[in-house]
Amino acid sequence: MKKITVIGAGNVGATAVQRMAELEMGDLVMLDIVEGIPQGKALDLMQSAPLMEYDSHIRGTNDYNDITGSDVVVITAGVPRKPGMDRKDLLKINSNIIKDVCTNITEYAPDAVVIVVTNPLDPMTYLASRVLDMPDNRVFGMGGMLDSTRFATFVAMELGCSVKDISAMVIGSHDNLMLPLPQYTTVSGIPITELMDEDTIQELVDRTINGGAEIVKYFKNGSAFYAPAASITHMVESVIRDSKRIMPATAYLKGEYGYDGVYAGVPAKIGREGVEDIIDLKLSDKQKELLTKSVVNIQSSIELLELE
Ligand SMILES: NC(=O)c1ccc[n+]([C@@H]2O[C@H](COP(=O)([O-])OP(=O)(O)OC[C@H]3O[C@@H](n4cnc5c(N)ncnc54)[C@H](O)[C@@H]3O)[C@@H](O)[C@H]2O)c1
Ligand SMILES: O=C(O)C[C@H](O)C(=O)O
Repeated sequence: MKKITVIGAGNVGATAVQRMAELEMGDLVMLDIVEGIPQGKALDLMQSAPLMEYDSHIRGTNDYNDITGSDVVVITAGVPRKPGMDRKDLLKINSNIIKDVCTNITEYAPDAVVIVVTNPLDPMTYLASRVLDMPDNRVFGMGGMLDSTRFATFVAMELGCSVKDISAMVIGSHDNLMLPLPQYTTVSGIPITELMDEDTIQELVDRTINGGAEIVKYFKNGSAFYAPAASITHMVESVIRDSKRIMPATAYLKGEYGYDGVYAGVPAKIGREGVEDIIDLKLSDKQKELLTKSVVNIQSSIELLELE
C-alpha cells in the first residue's frame, strides 16, 4: 500500500481523504494543528469503510512522526478566503503556515512528492519549494486542474453533452489572470472553437476565471472543496500509480514558455517523480501577452514573500 498524507483536515483536506480512501489509493494520514479534528474525522471515515467497501486505513493525527515514509504529501493547511477577498489577501497568513508545514515535511517525509493546494496557490508553491529543499520536479501545485474541470463543466452545460467527452486546458496563475485555452479544449477531439461562437466561449472563459469566487459568494464563510478534492485525487493518482497522465499543474519553469525560476500553471506529465515533463504549447500572440501578465503577477507576489 502506498502512503498518502494530507496536511490540513478542513473542508478540502478531509474531502480529499474521503475520495482517495473510496478509490483505495493507499493508506492515508490526515494531520491538522487542531487537536481532535483529524482523529475524529479519520474515525468517522473508517466507520464508513465497511459500507463503502474500502480497505484503506485512515489515521488522524497532530504528530508529524506519523507522516514518516509518505509517498505523497498534499498541503491543504491554510485559511480560505471570504466574499470580497482575493486569494492574494491570504499571502501573509498562509505563508507562515506553509513555512511551518514544509519545515516538518523536510524533517519527516523528505522523499515524498509534495502537492501544494493552499492559496494563493502559485506563490505558496514557490515558497514551499524553497523551504522544502527538494528537487523542483517533486514539488508542484494544484490550481489549473480545478480551473480546467470547471471549464469542462461549463462547456458540457452549454453544449448539453456528456462531461466524459470533454478535455479542457487552463494555464497560468490560479487567480483572475488564469488563461483558459479554447483551442486546446476539446469535445471528443473537436476544439470548442469549432462548436461555439466567440461570444459564447468568452462567457464560459469568464465564468471559469470567476469560478472560485462564484462558490465563495454562495458559501459566505469559506471556499470550494468538492471539485478541489476531486482535482487533488486526480493528481495524486497519477503519482502513486505512475500513470504519467498529462494535466495542468503549477510547475517550476526552467525556460519553458520563456520563463525561468518561477512556478506557473502549465500542462505537465505527472508520474512517480512528480512533474516529469512540461508541454510547451503553441499560443497565439494575444495568449502570450496574457500569459506574461499572469506570470508577472505571480512574480510580484513572490517578491512579497519573506524568504530567508
Ligand atoms: N489550489 C486550489 O485550487 C484550492 C482550492 C480550494 C481551496 N484552496 C485553499 O486551500 C486551503 C484550505 O481550504 P479549506 O476550505 O480546506 O479550509 P479549512 O479552513 O476548512 O481547513 C484548513 C485547515 O488547515 C488547518 N491548519 C491551519 N494551520 C495549520 C498548520 N500550521 N498545520 C496544520 N494544519 C493547519 C486548520 O486547522 C483547518 O483544519 C485554503 O488556503 C484555500 O484557499 C485552494
Ligand atoms: O476561490 C478560492 O479561494 C478557492 C479556490 O482557489 C477555488 O478556486 O475554488
